[in-house]
Amino acid sequence: MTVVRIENLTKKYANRRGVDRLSFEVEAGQVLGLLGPNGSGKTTAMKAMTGLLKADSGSIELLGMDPAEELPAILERTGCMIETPGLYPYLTAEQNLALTGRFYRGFDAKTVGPLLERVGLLPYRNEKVRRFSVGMKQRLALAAALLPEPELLVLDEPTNGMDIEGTAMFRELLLAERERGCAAVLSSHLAHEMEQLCTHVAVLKEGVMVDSAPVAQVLERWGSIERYYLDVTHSDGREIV
Ligand SMILES: Nc1ncnc2c1ncn2[C@@H]1O[C@H](COP(=O)(O)OP(=O)(O)OP(=O)(O)O)[C@@H](O)[C@H]1O
Repeated sequence: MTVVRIENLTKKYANRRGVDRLSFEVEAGQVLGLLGPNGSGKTTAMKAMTGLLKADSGSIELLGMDPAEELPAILERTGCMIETPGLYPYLTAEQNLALTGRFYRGFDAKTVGPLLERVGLLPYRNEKVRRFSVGMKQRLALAAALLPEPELLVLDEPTNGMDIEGTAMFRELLLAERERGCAAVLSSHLAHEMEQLCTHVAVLKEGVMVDSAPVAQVLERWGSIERYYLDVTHSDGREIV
C-alpha cells in the first residue's frame, strides 16, 4: 500500500526559499530518509506534506486521502515530530501523553505506562516536562507520536539531543514500527543512523531533490550513505574526501 504520494510539491517563503517540485512515494513498511545540508528544505517538505504549512502547488496523498479535505482523519493515523515538540511544560510526562491521547479515537489510557517505558521515561512519569532535558523532551515527543499506533510517522531530526541510549532506543523502536508495517519519513544529519533505519534515501539541495535511491543500492554502489551523499551533493567534480 502506498502511504505517501507526493507529486511536484512546491512551497516557497516570501524570500523565495523553500522546496521546489518534490516528488516521492513511501510504501507501508518503508522508511524514507531525507538528507540535505542545513537550509536545504527538509523541514519545509515535512511541514508542507503534513499540512503544517500550506503548499503553493503540487499534490499530496497520505494514507489514500487528500490532506486538504481529510486532515483530521489522516492525523488520527499519523505520528508527527517536527521541530519543537508540542508538549505541555506544566504537566507531567504521564499527563502529557494522557491529554494528547484523548485526541485519538479508541485511545486507551492503559497504553501510557508501557509507552513511557518504551522510550525510557517511566521513572520520570510524574515529573513536570518543563524540568526535562532536550533529549528527554525528544523521547516524550516520540512517545506522543506513537500514541495513535501510527500507520505513518513523520520525524524531523528525531534523535537530536538524545544520548547514546536514546539513539539506540529510537533505532529499536523505529525498526519495530517498520516491521509492523508503519511507513516513515525522517530527516537526520547522521548518515550512519540513516543506514540502519531507512529503506530509501532522498537528497535535497537548495530545495530541490537532487537524487533518491534504495539504501541497499546506495550501499552496494557507494559503500556508505555518507559517500553517496557527498557525491551527489558535490557533483561538480570537487574532491571532498
Ligand atoms: N518561515 C520562514 N520564512 C522564510 N524562510 C524560511 C522560513 N523557514 C525556513 N526558511 C528558509 O527555507 C529554507 C529551507 O529551510 P528548512 O528549515 O526547510 O531547511 P532544513 O533542510 O530543514 O535545514 P536544517 O538541516 O538546518 O534543519 C532555508 O533557506 C530557510 O532559511
